[in-house]
Amino acid sequence: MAAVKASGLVLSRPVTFVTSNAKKLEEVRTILGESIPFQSLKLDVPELQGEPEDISREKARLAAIEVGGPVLVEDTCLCFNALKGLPGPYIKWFLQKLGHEGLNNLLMAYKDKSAYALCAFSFMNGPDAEPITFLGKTPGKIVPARGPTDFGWDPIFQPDGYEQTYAEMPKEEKNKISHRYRALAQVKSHFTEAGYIFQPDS
Ligand SMILES: O=P(O)(O)OP(=O)(O)OP(=O)(O)OC[C@H]1O[C@@H](n2cnc3c(O)ncnc32)[C@H](O)[C@@H]1O
Ligand SMILES: [Mg+2]
Repeated sequence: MAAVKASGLVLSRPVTFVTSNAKKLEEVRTILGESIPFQSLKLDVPELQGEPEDISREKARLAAIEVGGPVLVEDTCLCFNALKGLPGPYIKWFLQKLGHEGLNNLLMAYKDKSAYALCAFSFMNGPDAEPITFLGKTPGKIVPARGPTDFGWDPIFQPDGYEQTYAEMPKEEKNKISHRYRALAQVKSHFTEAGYIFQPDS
């Protein structure tokens, strides 16, 4: 057991997914299922500016200090190719200020409406560990809003190969192809391959 402990592969507590977003949590819970010991904490962790991977890693560091145990966080970006990847990690604020129509209007001057959704998950096995990051990307295009408006920019993102926007798709369908699903598939593989042992502190 000492060897296992030395490699840091013991999970002393369930992995706490830290997010302020109930819709993210719903998807993460569904996609992960029973694959890893899991709990959640509703907290809006401050986000630095920068590249998605760095934002996610710093978010994990802050969350791990807050939780004092293993944490999982994610940062989501919506990147417009004509705008060289913007709004990217700033999509939350663009969406809040401009709405779906305003986001479409940003691309009015460009023929290229292609975009991609990106999720950067970071896992840290406690505050002293190094964050490990997993990226998931789904290509698509920006369209005038269609479908239910209960989750962010889902109504204006139509993934490649589909006639429906994320919002119009049944949830099970989105969860099979989404940026979040693709990143979480890697999180799951990491847990399987690294062989974490869940050994709660007594
Ligand atoms: O506490 P955190 O986890 O940071 O939650 P958040 O809502 O602040 O999330 P982000 O900082 O990652 O900002 C991403 C924005 O994109 C939205 N969003 C995230 N995932 C989405 C998805 O799969 N479909 C549509 N909108 C999404 C989300 O509502 C935010 O407005
Ligand atoms: Mg956020």
